[in-house]
Amino acid sequence: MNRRPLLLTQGDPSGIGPELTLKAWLQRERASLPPFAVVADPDHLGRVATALGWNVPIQVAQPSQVHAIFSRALPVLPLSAAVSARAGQPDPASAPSVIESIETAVRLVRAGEASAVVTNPIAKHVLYEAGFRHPGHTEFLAALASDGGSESWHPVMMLWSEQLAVVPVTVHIPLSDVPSALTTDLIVTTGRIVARELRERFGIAAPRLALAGLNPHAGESGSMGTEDMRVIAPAVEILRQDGIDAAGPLPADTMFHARARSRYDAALAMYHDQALIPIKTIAFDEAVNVTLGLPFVRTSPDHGTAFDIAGKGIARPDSLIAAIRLAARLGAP
Ligand SMILES: NC(=O)C1=CN([C@@H]2O[C@H](COP(=O)(O)OP(=O)(O)OC[C@H]3O[C@@H](n4cnc5c(N)ncnc54)[C@H](O)[C@@H]3O)[C@@H](O)[C@H]2O)C=CC1
Ligand SMILES: NCC(=O)COP(=O)(O)O
Repeated sequence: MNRRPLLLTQGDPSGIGPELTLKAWLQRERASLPPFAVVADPDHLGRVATALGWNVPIQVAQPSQVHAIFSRALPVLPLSAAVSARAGQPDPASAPSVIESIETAVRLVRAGEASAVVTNPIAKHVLYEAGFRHPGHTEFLAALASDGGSESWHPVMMLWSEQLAVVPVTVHIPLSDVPSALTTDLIVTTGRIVARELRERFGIAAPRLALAGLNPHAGESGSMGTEDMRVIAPAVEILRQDGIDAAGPLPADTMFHARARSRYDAALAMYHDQALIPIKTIAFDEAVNVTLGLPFVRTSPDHGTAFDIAGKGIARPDSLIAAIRLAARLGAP
């Protein structure tokens, strides 16, 4: 078992992250969860627990104390300022606490004091209103990994479940920008990172990648769009020359049914919804968002902040629990 604890981030304090963290701790024995702490405001978490009528003892801790505390209290690494957020009412004033929590968790993992980061959901538009310049966690984590140095990291988003793993090659950009953002280089770089990490972190000796086409019927020989032939097919060829088992471009509409899924270990989709619709349809409660290409492990639930149900105590902790489990499996011992 990892001796270093996992660190959960606070996420948006007006979303479901705080109550999911409390629920995950309450289910720690039933779900056989490894010790974790959350980087948050202990008083805010205490108020969330009280409002829901949940008995969760909360204890301020250092990473080295988490193992000793975890069985009897939820260990919390405190933020520098109080959090006054209200459930279901997103507020850009929470942004500094959201960012500090992520930065602290990454710093401690990089310093070897924790084994991996599990992020609770953030609402991107709320952070943007407060001046946050990164599209999401994925890119922010890569910037933190570089830490202003010369080494740069190419982060890759993968949504993983036992039934299906998907990778959106382009992520949080408007659909109209996808064709111009999609390059052979980007697809090859993404495919190489996915193949390497499936081998090294997930233990798949010879990963099989399936690359989706962009257009209907993967372009129907160029009559329904040319990106499939011009941009994606050359990427598949380069990946194959690298010795990677890559297939495609495949018509995206027929690559996610059960028989098709048995032919590959990860599907590379060309845009966000092409990847996330199938996995959230098949495995919404179990899927985990894992960032590949970083010098540390980061996982996250597949869902967002769910402001519509925050504070009601009805949000399901399954995906966060799956994210904690996967982080423990992949993280540094
Ligand atoms: N990793 C992250 O930080 C992510 C953040 N987001 C952010 O979340 C915000 C809201 O996004 P939406 O598209 O509305 O997606 P969402 O996942 O927050 O909610 C979609 C629907 O699923 C339900 N839902 C979500 N999680 C649930 C859970 N654990 N148990 C029960 N029901 C659940 C919600 O109540 C809602 O009806 C956005 O601002 C987005 O940026 C979205 C995805 C991932
Ligand atoms: N739709 C997935 C998502 O929004 C997660 O983004 P990130 O915050 O993990 O980069």
